[in-house]
Amino acid sequence: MLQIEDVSKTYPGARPVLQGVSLHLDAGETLALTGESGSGKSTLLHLAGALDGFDSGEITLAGTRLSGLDDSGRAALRRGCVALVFQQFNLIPSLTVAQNLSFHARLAGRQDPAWIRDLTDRLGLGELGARYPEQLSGGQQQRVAIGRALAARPALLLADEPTGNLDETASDAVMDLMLELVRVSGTALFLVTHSERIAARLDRRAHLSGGRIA
Ligand SMILES: Nc1ncnc2c1ncn2[C@@H]1O[C@H](COP(=O)(O)OP(=O)(O)OP(=O)(O)O)[C@@H](O)[C@H]1O
Repeated sequence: MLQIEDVSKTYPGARPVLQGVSLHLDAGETLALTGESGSGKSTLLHLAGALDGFDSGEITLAGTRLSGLDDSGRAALRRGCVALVFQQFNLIPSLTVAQNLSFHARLAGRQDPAWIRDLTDRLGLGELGARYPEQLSGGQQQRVAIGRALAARPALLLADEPTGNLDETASDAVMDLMLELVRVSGTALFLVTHSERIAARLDRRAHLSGGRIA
């Protein structure tokens, strides 16, 4: 469902970040991307999620070639099949947990109340629906962010250091839930991490070094 072929990317005025990167991800598969700080992991994740353009090569996401799309074409494709989870939880502070959870699914016009109830239960958020993000722990906030990301059943979940702000216990609990939920919803997961322990839990791993997959 995601094919990255010989992709290169240089930010204006800087040296090349990606130099001929190739990578693929099948439907429902989980892939960990590791690499030193500054090696281009977040850049590659953004390209995979149609968040930014690239200089050469091709990325095919859910059957659509990204090289031919402008900003609005990329935005439409993202709405259709991609969700993101970041290290900073990025919840909307003025919305309750329940409202945050259904926010993206509502925007995408793909609300499925039974699935959102199931997600809420599996994430252990049932009691917290009326709270606001500032009233939650970091682990609870990231569980809401994962639920919000998966509420519209995206084909691809992109996660950039999703447990980077959590201690080991909360990190393990969040990873357990994320891996269970992507399996249940048939979502492919492309996850950037510095943790060998987390990388080892995913189906496959790729390492970025010197602008290439090593
Ligand atoms: N918008 C941008 N404009 C210019 N340079 C950028 C931009 N975003 C990233 N870079 C540069 O591209 C390189 C790769 O950055 P990127 O964030 O992809 O690395 P990373 O492997 O995710 O790093 P980290 O593990 O520290 O988060 C870095 O040298 C960074 O400074």
